[in-house]
Formats: sequence, C-alpha cells, structure tokens
Amino acid sequence: MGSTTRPIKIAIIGGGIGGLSLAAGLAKKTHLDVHVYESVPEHKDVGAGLALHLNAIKAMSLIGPEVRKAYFDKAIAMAEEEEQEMATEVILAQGPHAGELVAELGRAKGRRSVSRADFLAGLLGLVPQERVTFGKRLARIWETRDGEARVHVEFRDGTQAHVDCLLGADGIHSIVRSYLLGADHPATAPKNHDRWQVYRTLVSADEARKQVNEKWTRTVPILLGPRGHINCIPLSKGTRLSAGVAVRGAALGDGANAKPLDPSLYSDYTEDAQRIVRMVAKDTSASWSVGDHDHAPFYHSSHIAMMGDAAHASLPFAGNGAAQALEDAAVLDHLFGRVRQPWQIEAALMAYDHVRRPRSHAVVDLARAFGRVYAYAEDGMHEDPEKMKSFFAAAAVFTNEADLEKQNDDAMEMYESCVRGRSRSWNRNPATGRAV
Ligand SMILES: Cc1cc2nc3c(=O)[nH]c(=O)nc-3n(C[C@H](O)[C@H](O)[C@H](O)COP(=O)(O)OP(=O)(O)OC[C@H]3O[C@@H](n4cnc5c(N)ncnc54)[C@H](O)[C@@H]3O)c2cc1C
Repeated sequence: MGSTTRPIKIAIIGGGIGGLSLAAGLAKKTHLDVHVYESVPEHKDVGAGLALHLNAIKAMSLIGPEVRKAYFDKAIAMAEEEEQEMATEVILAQGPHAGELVAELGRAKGRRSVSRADFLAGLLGLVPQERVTFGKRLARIWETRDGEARVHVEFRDGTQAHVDCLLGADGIHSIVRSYLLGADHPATAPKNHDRWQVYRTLVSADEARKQVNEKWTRTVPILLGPRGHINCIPLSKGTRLSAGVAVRGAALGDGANAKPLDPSLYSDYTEDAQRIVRMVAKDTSASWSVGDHDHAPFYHSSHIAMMGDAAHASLPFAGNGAAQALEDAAVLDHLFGRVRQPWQIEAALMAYDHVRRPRSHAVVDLARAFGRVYAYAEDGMHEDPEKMKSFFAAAAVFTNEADLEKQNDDAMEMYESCVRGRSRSWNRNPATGRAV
C-alpha cells in the first residue's frame, strides 16, 4: 500500500463512445496519466446513427459540459423544423388492435440524432492527440504484484504497455471481458438467444416518400407485430430516412449470407407497415444478426475493469446501450477524480462495479423484454394495449429519468468507505462477485 506522487497510469482499451467519453474526463485530471488504445486505424463513417435518451445527456453533463457540447454540436434535428416536438411512437401494426398507439417514448422538442462517426470525432477532439493511439489491437493481458506497474498489455503489433489500471471499453467481443471472466465462461461471448435478425436501409427522404406514407418520413415510428417490428428514423434534418425490420426467431446470417426479407409474410400487417417492409426488402446489402451478453458475475478484478458494451452489451431495442456506456464513464470519471495512490484503484473499481452492474444488467434485461413485447411474445400483452402502455411508461422512467447524481454519490460513498477501511481485505467472493 505504498504512497506515490507520480501520476496513476491508466490504459483504456477501445476508443468508442465509452472509451473516448471516459478519456475526455480523465485527461483533464493532472494526477492521472491516461492513454486510449484503439484497434482500427481510424473511425469510418458507415452511416450509423444514434438517438440518445435523457440519461445519456445527463451522464455527458456529469463528465463535463464539453462532452455534452460535443454531442449537441454534432447532433442534428431529426425533423425539418429544428424545434418540432417529436417522440418515438410505438404502434400496433397487426392484430385486433392494429393502428393503436401504445407509447410515445422520449417526447421532446427538437429531438436529435447523431451520426456515430460525427459523435466519435467530437469526443476525440476532447482528448489530447498524444493520449490516443489508433491501430493498436489488444492481444494479451497479464498481471504482476511486484514493481510499479501491475497490469501489462501486449498489442497485436508486438508493442507493450505497463500500467496501474486497465479499463476495457473494447466492445461486445471484448478481450478484457474474456480475460476477466475466462474465455470459457458462459457469459463471455455474446449470444442471440431469441435469434434476432435486423434488416435496414438508408434512403433519401424524397425516394422514401415515393414508396411509403410520407408521415413516416417525418416521425419515429416503431410498428409492432409477431413476425418483426418495423422502425423509421429521419436523419439529417429530414433529408434521409433510415428504415429497418427486426425479426425474432429468424434464420440467422450476416450480409450476403442473410436470408432475404420476405414481404409476403407481412400481408396481415397494416398497409403502411407493409409498404415500409417492401422498401426495406429491396435493399439486400444491410442485414445482420444481433446479440447481447448474459450477465457477468463481476465487472472488475484487482486493477482491471470492463465498461460499456464490453461489460453489458444489450439488444438495440431499448435504445440505451450507448447511454449505459456513458453512465459507466460518468461514474468512473467521478471516482478517479479521488484516486491519488495505486492502492486506491481497487476501491474505485469495486465501487464502480457495485453501482453500475445491477443497473446495466437491468437495462440488458429490459432490452430483451422490449424485443419480446415488440414481437407480441410477452404473455397476452398485445391483446391488452393498456398493459403495453404501462410497460413502456415504467421502462422510460427507469432508463431515462434515473438520478445519475445519486448514482455517482452512491459510488463515491462506497469508495470512501473502502478507502477508510484500507486495512481490510478486498477479496471478491467468486460465486457472487461481491466484495467480502
Ligand atoms: C443498430 C444499433 C442501434 C443502436 N442505437 C442506439 C441508440 O439509439 N441509442 C443508444 O444509446 N445506443 C444504441 N445502440 C448501442 C450503442 O451503439 C452501443 O451500446 C455503444 O456504441 C457502446 O459503446 P462502447 O464504447 O462500449 O463500444 P463500441 O462502440 O463497440 O466501441 C468499442 C471500441 O473498441 C475497439 N476495439 C475492439 N476490440 C479492440 C481491441 N482488441 N483492441 C483495441 N480496441 C478494440 C473497437 O474498434 C471500438 O472502437 C445501438 C446499437 C446498434 C447495434
């Protein structure tokens, strides 16, 4: 438990939304020496978009106003009119209640979406250039107890880094997760329990208006039914439309290996929904299967932790995966503001695990439940739209309206209590993942 005045060395593996937002916060703290290692040579624009909910915005504000600004500088109003009020409208598209609106999620004035590539560029601009290295793919991790650095990493190019703390923000196929849980642990690899296959197309709004009811090019509908739910997101001030169909229980495949979307299976859906399906089915270029993580029994061990999709990848249906990565970053940023000595790292990671694991696991479960509800697979719910309305209302309160200041405070309280009891053993019970 020696003392030191040198900066604490932290390596973040992965420069996605989680890794870069955390680095933006940690790089401001002069008692820390943080470096991000990202595997790709550069982030490419693949046309992917994100719509962040209120909890994501709150988490960014907690890390710093400049992080929130990076988002708002890059995010573009979904609608043609900047201040138009908009919500994600969840509507039944099949069955006796077809056409009924069951939820309006995230209603807000001037609702925005952001190109993932633009948002990453904004976050990157907040991290000093010399603290990020692209083209570094983590290949190996090991730990030692003697000497200054405790955690060692080797990249695929053979170079190494030696640090006090390793934070894995390396996405759904995380090497850090595999190291922490073990490659053979049942929760290590992502799974697609419900066999979800997603089909998507990106078209100009002018083209979309020729093919589908033009009202769906101005709103954010999710049209539900048992053989897939359909959604549309206007992008870039209403000039482009992203439309997709997600099918549960599908034959799985990616890209050219995917089974084509068959519009004839949707003949009992509303006419509007069928027209969107036909438009999506024309584009055979973008289809993939999606998965999530079974719950990890712990997010940290000693001086290593995982965050974001590496820790709790979820199905995309609750629209909260990036938000959860940002919540992780907000808590870690808050805790590392206090860490002055290497021996305090474990207390910080334990406190992070303690507050973030239950909530992020609940979001993974919720995203699965969204999928079942969207597919009419949740017992009797589609027959009772009132039950559906209550489900969505409760989910929105849980995800979007969470008290994130309290989450940070709870983590800090646990950290302080661990540090005060510095003589206690910080071993973890391997069965429960909890500190003992
Ligand atoms: C179709 C779809 C739509 C979505 N829509 C939304 C939405 O609207 N709102 C929302 O909140 N969330 C949404 N999500 C979820 C969101 O995209 C993710 O939860 C979020 O990107 C997770 O961020 P991350 O930084 O943890 O991981 P990632 O974004 O996956 O970043 C991980 C980074 O690590 C790098 N990396 C991987 N392996 C290594 C290695 N070995 N060495 C070094 N670097 C490595 C990768 O190149 C990558 O840059 C959506 C997801 C999908 C699939």
